[in-house]
Amino acid sequence: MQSGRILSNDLLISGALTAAYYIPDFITADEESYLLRKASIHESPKQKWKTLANRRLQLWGGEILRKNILFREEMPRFLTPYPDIVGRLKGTKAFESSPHGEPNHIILNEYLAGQGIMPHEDGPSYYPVVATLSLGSHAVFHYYSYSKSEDGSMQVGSPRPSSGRTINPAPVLSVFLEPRSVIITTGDMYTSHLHGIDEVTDDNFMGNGRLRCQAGKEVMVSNWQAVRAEGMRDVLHFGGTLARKTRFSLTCRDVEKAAAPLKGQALRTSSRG
Ligand SMILES: O=C(O)CCC(=O)C(=O)O
Ligand SMILES: [Fe+2]
Repeated sequence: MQSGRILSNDLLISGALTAAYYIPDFITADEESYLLRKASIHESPKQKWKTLANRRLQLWGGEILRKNILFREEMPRFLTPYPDIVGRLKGTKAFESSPHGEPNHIILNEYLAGQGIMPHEDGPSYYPVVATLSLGSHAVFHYYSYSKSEDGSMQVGSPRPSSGRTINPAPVLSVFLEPRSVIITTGDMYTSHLHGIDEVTDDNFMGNGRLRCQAGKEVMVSNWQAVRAEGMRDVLHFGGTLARKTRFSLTCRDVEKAAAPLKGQALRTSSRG
């Protein structure tokens, strides 16, 4: 993906190959409330909450079963046609080269204050583009690289264990995720980096976009000058604490290998593949 081929208000926050794009206000406040309502009351036998050690999630679009194949299910109506998250993401052109030209699989993650996700890679089931929409709370998204030497690095567990490689604890990129924003991760940032969210109840900012991390180290938030949400912009500029609230995120990806829907289920989403 090249700069300029996605939404005009995009922000490229890393180099061309190691790309991450931040898009504020991807949805309106009304759409956010609608999605939060739908997400929390949405109940269907196939799409129930799955509880993990440190968060809950729901899968939409189907489940990835053996051999990295997605057994497709219809997307719920609140992802398409209204507010049409799928169509809007397609409009960013981020999925232009992906097998189906749009995300076909969406994970809804729920994080309570103090919950996060350890540094991990998303792995080879997906085309290497992921778009993550934040709802309900801010978070800080860190990207990490693997380190070649043992010096100054730490061993970090991963949802996709990566052969015991060590991870450099200093993030290569840190992005503030406003509610209603989308972060798109692609290129090297997808294929050879990790990403994670610290398990904290508060984020402490020192002014001019500096964040004091868990280990006491300071990192720069790359997009601090682009943040405009009320009550957040000033904290990033002048310092202060932002309490995490319950955050829902929609992690949207294109599973390369997708099988027909299970019997009796129609699909509204189109497929080029
Ligand atoms: O919830 C997020 O913002 C990130 C989720 C994530 O990285 C994942 O589901 O793989
Ligand atoms: Fe991830």
